Amino acid sequence: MIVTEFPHYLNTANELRKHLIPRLETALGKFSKRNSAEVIQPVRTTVPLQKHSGFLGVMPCYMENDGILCTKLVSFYKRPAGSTLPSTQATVMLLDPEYGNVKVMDGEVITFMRTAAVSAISAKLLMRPDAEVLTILGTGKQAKSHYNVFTEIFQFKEVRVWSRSVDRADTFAGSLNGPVTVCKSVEEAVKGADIIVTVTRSTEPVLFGQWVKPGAHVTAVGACRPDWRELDDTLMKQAVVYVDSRESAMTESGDIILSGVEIFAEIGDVINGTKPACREKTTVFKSLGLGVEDAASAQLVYDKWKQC
Ligand SMILES: NC(=O)C1=CN([C@@H]2O[C@H](COP(=O)(O)OP(=O)(O)OC[C@H]3O[C@@H](n4cnc5c(N)ncnc54)[C@H](O)[C@@H]3O)[C@@H](O)[C@H]2O)C=CC1
Ligand SMILES: O=C([O-])C1=[NH+]CCC1
Repeated sequence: MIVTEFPHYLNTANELRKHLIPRLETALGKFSKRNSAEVIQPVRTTVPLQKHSGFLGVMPCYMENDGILCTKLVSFYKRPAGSTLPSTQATVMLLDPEYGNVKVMDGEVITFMRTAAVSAISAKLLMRPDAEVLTILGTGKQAKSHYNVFTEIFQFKEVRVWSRSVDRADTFAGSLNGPVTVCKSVEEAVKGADIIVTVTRSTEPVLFGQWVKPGAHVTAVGACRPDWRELDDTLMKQAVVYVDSRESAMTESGDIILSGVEIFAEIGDVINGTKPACREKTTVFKSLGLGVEDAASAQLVYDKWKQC
């Protein structure tokens, strides 16, 4: 039996709060314990598609104690400015670990929702509790899922967005279910912001430390190649840096590798209580995206389907 296309299992507010976020927290906590009976998840294998300025990523994960076997194929591209082609496309396969057959196939919804939900977990742990202003840099697919998840989980007084094209930012603003302020520059968008989400395809820094309010939390979701950046060295050096996976960060993140900063903790360490959440300081959570996040989300889709 192959279960496909289950957006409604993952993207209602109730499912998000009661199921997706708790399952992701548990999975990230297990991942950070490095117990192979809990999680076996190698760093993504990435094949460059040089001719097409793209990459194919393969993301397997086995959670023996939970009986979850999953892999994702994800292609991602550097698209020229103004391109309407999707930059990220994914297929997630949940398999039966005993027989090897495929049980769930999806990709887009799981990738959009689990990435935003993991960012929300980082915000829950690292953002100041009195945060009022959320800024989103980028107006693509991840920007939309982050807007939806963040405004569902938290209460902000103001949400700001920035895109290189004001027209695209206006179109994005019009597609949302709530109010948003469109900003003309990154500096204007992030000034005084308590939490900043970077979800661009940029390969150069777009967010500079000199503009970031001390004590703000930055969730950096784009720039998943060792020579790609979204954040400048000043910001990286002034922040306490958290990652989803140390191995992934040291292999894939230009923001970490090129700035030479020390990683303070994995987000799973904070979930496990083995490292503190330095909320009072400026913090960066560098998200690369993990197979264990797809595995936990695909299993949730399957469990929900079985209940119907
Ligand atoms: N950490 C994770 O788990 C995941 C990360 N990603 C990454 O998130 C980023 C966004 O993904 P999608 O929303 O699917 O892409 P998208 O193509 O839908 O949106 C990308 C956004 O970045 C903007 N952009 C492109 N080049 C830029 C530049 N040079 N400077 C500033 N903005 C620029 C585009 O105008 C658009 O608003 C990508 O880098 C992708 O690889 C995607 C999935 C999971
Ligand atoms: O985890 C993921 O799906 C991805 N991370 C970077 C591009 C896609």
